[in-house]
Amino acid sequence: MPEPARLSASTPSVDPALQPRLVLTDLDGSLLDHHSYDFSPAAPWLARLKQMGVPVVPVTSKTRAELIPLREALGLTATPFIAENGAVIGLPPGWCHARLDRPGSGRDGVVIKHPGVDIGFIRARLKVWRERLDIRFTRMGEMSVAEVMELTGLDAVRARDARQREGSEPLLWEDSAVALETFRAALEGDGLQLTQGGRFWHVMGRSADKGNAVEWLVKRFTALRGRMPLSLGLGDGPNDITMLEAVDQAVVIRGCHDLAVEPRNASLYRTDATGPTGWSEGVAYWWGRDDRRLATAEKGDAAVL
Ligand SMILES: O=C(O)[C@@H](COP(=O)(O)O)O[C@H]1O[C@H](CO)[C@@H](O)[C@H](O)[C@H]1O
Repeated sequence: MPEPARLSASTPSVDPALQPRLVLTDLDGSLLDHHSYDFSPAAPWLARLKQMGVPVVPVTSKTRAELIPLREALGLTATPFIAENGAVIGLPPGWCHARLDRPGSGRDGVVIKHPGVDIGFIRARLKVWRERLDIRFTRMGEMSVAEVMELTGLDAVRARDARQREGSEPLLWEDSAVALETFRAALEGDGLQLTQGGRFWHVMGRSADKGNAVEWLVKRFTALRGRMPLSLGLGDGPNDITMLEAVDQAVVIRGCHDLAVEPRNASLYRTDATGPTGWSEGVAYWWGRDDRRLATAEKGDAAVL
């Protein structure tokens, strides 16, 4: 899959009432509670967006295997998903392009794209750099299911699904901040990058971050519908920054961690609440803002008439 060119974060100003919408959302710590993975505080907004025909796209470092039951539970089986921080993109039939995609042979006819590099290469390079640089970390693939459960609070089935990586490897960093920068530079030489989630560091291909995947999906939307969507992105972690810089309207959800999340996006709202309550706060902020703007414009029109 060719690497998409960076789009500008700001679209030309089009009346939001006329422009189709697209919501792109992180999962852990955003749509899902960081600790319990509950999403019920966001359910009313999810239902409302579905009713309005606004696609809600999960953009997560979770795996494709983890997303199968989650998309069902969230009612998002008809929308695409971005998994493993952008290394895996899933397109349901309604998002496939007659000329560009072979019909999906997987579950529900979903077509899978792999914009990054293979997990085998990532694991081989991690082994090389650990020995050569004498650095300490533990890869998720080296952890037992019980250890993943202990670290994440996931149950056994979900912890097993989290270990089924295709294009990114989470790891626990157990060395100094200086060693981390040496490691980062070594990975860059291999065409790999490091990003940080709420719990783990993640290694994946240079072109496979959340921002690149979101830009690719926005282009796909535009190619299918003939109109560029107004995109709203929501996230709580450093691995969400590229996504929050690629969308028109961004929401930084207050994290359950001390990690800095400073995306360069002029249209940015920071929530007071954490997790799915913060998620609803962020969606309501942007929807309310556009509704108020439209109401004012309508009043203005009426005055002119
Ligand atoms: O690094 C982390 O904290 C999270 C981040 O996930 P998001 O990108 O916030 O959905 O992802 C890892 O841990 C999850 C459990 O908390 C696992 O479900 C994911 O597979 C793993 O990548």
